[in-house]
Amino acid sequence: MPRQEAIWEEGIRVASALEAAGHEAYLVGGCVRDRLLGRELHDIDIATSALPEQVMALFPKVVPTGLPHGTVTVLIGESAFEVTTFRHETSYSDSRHPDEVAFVRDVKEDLARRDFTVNAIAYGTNGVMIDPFGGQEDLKRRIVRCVGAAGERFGEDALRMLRGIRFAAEFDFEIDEEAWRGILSQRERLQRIAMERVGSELDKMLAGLHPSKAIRLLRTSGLLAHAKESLYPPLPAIEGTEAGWHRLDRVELRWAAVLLLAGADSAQADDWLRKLKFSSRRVAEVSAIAALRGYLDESRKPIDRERWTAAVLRYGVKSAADYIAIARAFPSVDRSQWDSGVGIERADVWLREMSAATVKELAVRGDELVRLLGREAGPWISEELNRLLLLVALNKLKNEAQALKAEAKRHWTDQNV
Ligand SMILES: Nc1ccn([C@@H]2O[C@H](COP(=O)(O)OP(=O)(O)OP(=O)(O)O)[C@@H](O)[C@H]2O)c(=O)n1
Repeated sequence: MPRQEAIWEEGIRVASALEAAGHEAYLVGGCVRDRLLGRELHDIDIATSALPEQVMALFPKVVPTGLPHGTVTVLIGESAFEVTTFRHETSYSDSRHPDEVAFVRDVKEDLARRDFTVNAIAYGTNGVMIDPFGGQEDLKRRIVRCVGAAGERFGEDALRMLRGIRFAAEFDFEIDEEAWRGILSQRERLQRIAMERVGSELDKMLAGLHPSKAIRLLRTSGLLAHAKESLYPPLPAIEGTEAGWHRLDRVELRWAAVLLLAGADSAQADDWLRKLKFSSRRVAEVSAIAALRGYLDESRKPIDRERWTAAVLRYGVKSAADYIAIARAFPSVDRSQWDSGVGIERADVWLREMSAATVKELAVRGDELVRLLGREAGPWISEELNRLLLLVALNKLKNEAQALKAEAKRHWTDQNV
């Protein structure tokens, strides 16, 4: 049985065990939606009339992941199932952990608290669906519609506005008129949402199937202008197809593409990503790519092999290879004034021909230069190693101890005549 099917079946077994103990239980939320859409399932959520302590008594391996919110994680083999007591919440600071929760008796009441109709379908162990808000119909019509009044749903949790845009982009659905009006009228409420949560939604949008659509909806809604911390420059206008995004497989490259298309320099890229609370590794990776572009932009002379190689040595082979990948996907990102006949493809060949990219790879060490030249140690060592590295990287000098030493000696002698 394929793994997806196996997880689903296992979820049904968990629900059946709850039923056998006299409770009601359904598979709910994203897993039902994704299964109906034929998409890959992530995690299986189960809603039940059983109280958390009853769930805990029933399964041998359980983790009380969110008892005040009625959630217990049931572990079976490698899989984890989130089992949550039917509930109704009135106030949120986090979708997984609403601030105020009341347990309810009826699955329909539980479904009524959910954000969108396509997320408010319950799947019973007998295969019958409980779908009081027309979620299946909306899946067919390809519409993102709120459960009940959009204003109320977004009022409860403003992050839902971003979720709505994410689902519309990811599934290539339309946002229904009332939900769209709700976004326009409630968008100031995004200010209340922690930037981590905004960042995580944006990240999913970019990593998904249709980043262009997500960016277009974000721009037309004006939503991001209302985030707690202001993000500058604003998102770029991106027309045309999704093809460029699909050439960029890692989400870091997609972030770099967005920011370069928006015209961000490295300080602005750094600022955006920090505000969204991304890891410092990611911030550094993206801003190095922006810094490399800045370095090429600033070049007063047309960019030739030497200038390009100097840029690669300064910002690293990885940033250079990433820059090339982004410029191939989105040619307007590369604003460099290349020497005649040169462009990003030639730069890629040069990059691959480089025989060393860091001083560590050189066949000579600083202390050897000190002994060879009889000079006192100082900042000249790293300057000299970098000069030798550039010559090696340009294939003007062999990366062999003898050749490197001879060149260092010649240079030192030339300087002293
Ligand atoms: N702000 C939120 C977050 C979640 N939900 C409900 O809780 C379910 C599970 O939420 P979550 O796991 O965050 O999202 P999924 O819908 O499963 O989608 P994805 O996994 O793609 O984020 C959703 O389907 C929805 O019914 C909600 O009503 N409001």
